[in-house]
Amino acid sequence: MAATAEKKVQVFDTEDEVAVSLAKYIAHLSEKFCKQRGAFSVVLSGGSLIETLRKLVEPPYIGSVDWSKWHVFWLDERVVPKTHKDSNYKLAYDGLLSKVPILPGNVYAINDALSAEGAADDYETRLKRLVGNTNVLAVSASGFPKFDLMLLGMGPDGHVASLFPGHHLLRENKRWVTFIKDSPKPPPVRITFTFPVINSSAYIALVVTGAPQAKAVQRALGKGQNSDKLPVQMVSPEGELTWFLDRDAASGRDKRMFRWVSKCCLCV
Ligand SMILES: O=C(O)[C@H](O)[C@@H](O)[C@H](O)[C@H](O)COP(=O)(O)O
Repeated sequence: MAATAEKKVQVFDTEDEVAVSLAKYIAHLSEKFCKQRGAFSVVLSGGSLIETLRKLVEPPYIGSVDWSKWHVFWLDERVVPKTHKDSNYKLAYDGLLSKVPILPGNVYAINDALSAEGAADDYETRLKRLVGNTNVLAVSASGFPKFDLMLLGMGPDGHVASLFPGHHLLRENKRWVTFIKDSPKPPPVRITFTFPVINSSAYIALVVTGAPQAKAVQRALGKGQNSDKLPVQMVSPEGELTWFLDRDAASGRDKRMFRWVSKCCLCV
């Protein structure tokens, strides 16, 4: 039986406070894994997450984090050139990678010259080469890659990565990386990690800010029973899951949920 994930929920008054706490959390894990294994594998999402990482490129972290040991991957990527405005690589480069001394060879962007199918196959092949024969990527008991930290955003519909409600990709349980050509969130063509890979992660931070996400947060953290799970409700890592919420995202209509969540954050 899969280990039950330890779930922590932290609610902050503002997005800025989320950013401060998230930077501290990431710097702590970076130090932990760099000491333990001499490497730190971090997986990025797109969207507003990258902006919320801004405190990492400020003192003290800009000088204290051992960036040379970081290996950076993407949970999902749009199948566009890396210079395109829709590229998650470009978003991360502009907001983070261009500001810190991560080694270029340790940044694993997709091959943007390939089709969706080809880019997914290529990314999966490259990951398989990294598992086991280097200290970059551990492997979980189920044989899937075990990343140290995944940084997830969540859409208003409860999607994570490019895994959307009701999509057949939610049931993909063999492939590490797959592709979608009908993403309801533009652009339509993307590659994405699958849930077996997401849930093999040692640590997951679910970073959700803003009122548009409140309904999906309420459904994910509330006590109601829903037959069809949102993708975000399928995030249940073998390791530790921590929600980083601002008050707007945690302001679901159900005040009991909010009280429950705020009580939860006291237990953190
Ligand atoms: O490529 C993408 O679009 C992202 O990986 C996606 O999964 C994102 O994390 C959510 O859509 C939340 O985006 P926002 O934080 O901008 O709402």
